[in-house]
Amino acid sequence: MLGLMDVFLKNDPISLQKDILHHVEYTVARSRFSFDDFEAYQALAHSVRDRLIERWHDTLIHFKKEDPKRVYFLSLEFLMGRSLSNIVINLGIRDQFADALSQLGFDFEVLAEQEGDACLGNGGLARLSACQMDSLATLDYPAVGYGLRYQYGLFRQVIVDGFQHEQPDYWLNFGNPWEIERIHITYPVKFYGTVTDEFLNGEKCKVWVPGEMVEAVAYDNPIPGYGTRNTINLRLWAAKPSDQHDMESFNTGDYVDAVVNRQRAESISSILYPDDRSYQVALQLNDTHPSLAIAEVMRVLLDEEHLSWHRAWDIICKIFSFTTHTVSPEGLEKIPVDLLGNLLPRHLQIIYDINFNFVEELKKMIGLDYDRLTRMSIVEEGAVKNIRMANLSVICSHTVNGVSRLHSELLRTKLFKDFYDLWPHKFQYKTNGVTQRRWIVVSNPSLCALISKWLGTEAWIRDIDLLIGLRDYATNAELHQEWKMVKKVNKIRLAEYIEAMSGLKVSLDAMFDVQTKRIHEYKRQLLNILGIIHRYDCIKNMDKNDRKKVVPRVCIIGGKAAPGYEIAKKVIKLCHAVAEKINNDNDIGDLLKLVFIPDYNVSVAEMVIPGADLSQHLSTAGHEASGTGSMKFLMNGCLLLATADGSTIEMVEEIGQDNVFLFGAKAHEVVALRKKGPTLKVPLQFSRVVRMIRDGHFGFEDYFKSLCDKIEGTSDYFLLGADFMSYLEAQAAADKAFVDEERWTKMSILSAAGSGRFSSDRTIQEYAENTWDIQPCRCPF
Ligand SMILES: CCc1ccc([C@H](C)CC(=O)N[C@@H]2O[C@H](CO)[C@@H](O)[C@H](O)[C@H]2O)cc1
Repeated sequence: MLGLMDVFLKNDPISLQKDILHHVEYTVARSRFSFDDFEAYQALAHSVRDRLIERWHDTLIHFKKEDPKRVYFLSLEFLMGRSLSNIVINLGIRDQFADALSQLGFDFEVLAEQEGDACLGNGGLARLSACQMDSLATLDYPAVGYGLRYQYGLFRQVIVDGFQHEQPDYWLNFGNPWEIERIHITYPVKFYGTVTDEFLNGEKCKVWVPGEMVEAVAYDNPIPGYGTRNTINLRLWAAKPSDQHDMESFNTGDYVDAVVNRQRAESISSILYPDDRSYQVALQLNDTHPSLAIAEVMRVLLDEEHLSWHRAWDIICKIFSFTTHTVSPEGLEKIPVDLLGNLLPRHLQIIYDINFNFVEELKKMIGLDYDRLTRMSIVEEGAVKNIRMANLSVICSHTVNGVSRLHSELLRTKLFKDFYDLWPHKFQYKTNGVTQRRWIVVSNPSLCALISKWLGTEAWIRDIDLLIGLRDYATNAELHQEWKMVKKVNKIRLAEYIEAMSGLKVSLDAMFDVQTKRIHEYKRQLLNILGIIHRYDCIKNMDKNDRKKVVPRVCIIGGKAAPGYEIAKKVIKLCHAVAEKINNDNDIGDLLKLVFIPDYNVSVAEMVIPGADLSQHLSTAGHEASGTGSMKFLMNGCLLLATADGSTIEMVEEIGQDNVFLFGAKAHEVVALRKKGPTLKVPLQFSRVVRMIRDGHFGFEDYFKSLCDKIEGTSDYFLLGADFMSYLEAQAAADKAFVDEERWTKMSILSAAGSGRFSSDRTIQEYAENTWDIQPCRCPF
């Protein structure tokens, strides 16, 4: 197994200690006799990085030799979180490093905590990109991730008196050992300026003389696979001031020569397609955010490669594929024509030309159906003319997919109906997935060991379908014992974090009920809070006897609200106001606690998810494109209380209806319910809890008024009232199941056993086979 062995660097304890102390002295530049945990972390990180770089080079050399078709994954967001633990586990050298460190007097986990999260993204889409990079590497696919190296990560959420405050995330302040600055890999990126028609070697062509230029510099982040030597690249671009200061002085002549020189430098065409049979690259658009890449590749092919429009267009349509993560029309990106015309005049021209040809073609196919032509045009007419980036992406891509089966159905029947009716062959679905390396092996080592013990192999870490084997032991008493112990260990860790963070002591016997995701009206954190108020109110009105039957709950909510999203920020405040009331009500004691976990990010998720008994996914059906948090909870044996939305429907099919607490209107019922609006009967229990908020039971009644107004009467767009009773029934069913430990543990084991399909390995395999047409290219040595 030389392949996995590091060639130059040895992994025996002595070699590792030497390497770590070498980096303390020469990289971190601290005396090897006195350095603190953070410096030890930095030295450790550099020792690991050395082993990463070796495999990375070998992989790139192998790819160069084999020259396989590659996929370029373009995403504006990658939520990587911490890297150290994930990397040493994927390289298979965690234990060796842990031993070496303990002999130096350091604890691996303590040092791992020193690392800050790389938070280069918002939520689901961003973390999905990171999970997919891990699967692309592990499955040996020749892939490169492309993104931006933001100076600041996603804001830090600081809660003051229950209100969210945003703090800048200076994630690069202490350096980043996991990136390599490629000072020699730079590209001039042009903005503004004018486009003129010129004659070059007797040929008419467009010359764009920019008004401004910045230099894009590459930062490479090696991404190792698990159980393979393959280590692929995540290239993040940073913008640096260009040395070409005043463009004015740049006369057209010089500029044209410069273009010619650079042209000579890199004939991109030699990369794009060696011959016109097979295209050597696949470019994946992770939502519309990177879709300007279409116009940029077209510009290079036309203006720098001087291909005919037809040839260039042919290439575009064969190399681009597009994934949308959005359900609602208002989530689709539009760029004002003026803005784009000013910023990128040549790109706007090209988009107009693409649209002109498309509309001409369309007329031939559908005739002069102006409504449809207007809906399908890339250019949205109106007071402010806009470029519809989704239409551009669908028109220019050979494959378009949603991120769950229901989502893709909604794309076909609603969001992209016009395009589906025209090109049904383009539309596919690729249900999302998450990587079991980070979401079990890294974040839940005790569960990882337990699964390997009962399956008698660790092969499931690369081949998660093996997890199904746990079904055979779903009622095995011994496994039940050990399974409950693992959950207890993780609940203790979570309880300690909650106490450290909020001073609140929570009971381990209580059900840990978790809802952690971005705060958004369609995700209905408010429904959860109304359910908690109802539970509190019921307990308050119970006599001693009935209280004995109450299932103690620790309700945990966490998530960031977009800074400008007022309603979402009010939900966070309401959560704190209700918690204040309940947690300080000695009459209630441990029967009910509510905790808001601040600054929810990847590392916090790695600690919360393993400790959860129940997780809630309450989106109004038809609004969550997929959901991926639910998949992580499922893999960790946490039961789901959810609506039949996004990928949850497919999870129910995998693990069985009896192992999920489903509730609420189905996606196809929502439309009708909305139409009913004012005639919809609102349950008393619902009006009562809203009344309690309005009457100031939790204070701030004026501040919460708009929140209450939004969920009462016809404005209850997300149907909290309509789903309330069904929600309470599901909660009661969860209580009933929880007190039956035997049954709950069986449901928990069956949840994990049936979670294999929701590995990002399966998702990536489907993209590779059905969209990108790429094959694994495993590094032989
Ligand atoms: C331009 C601002 C912006 C930024 C990000 C986004 C993302 C598309 C939002 C997002 O993260 N969507 C989530 O993507 C997940 C991964 O596919 C899905 O599981 C979630 O259902 C979806 O909400 C929209 C708009």
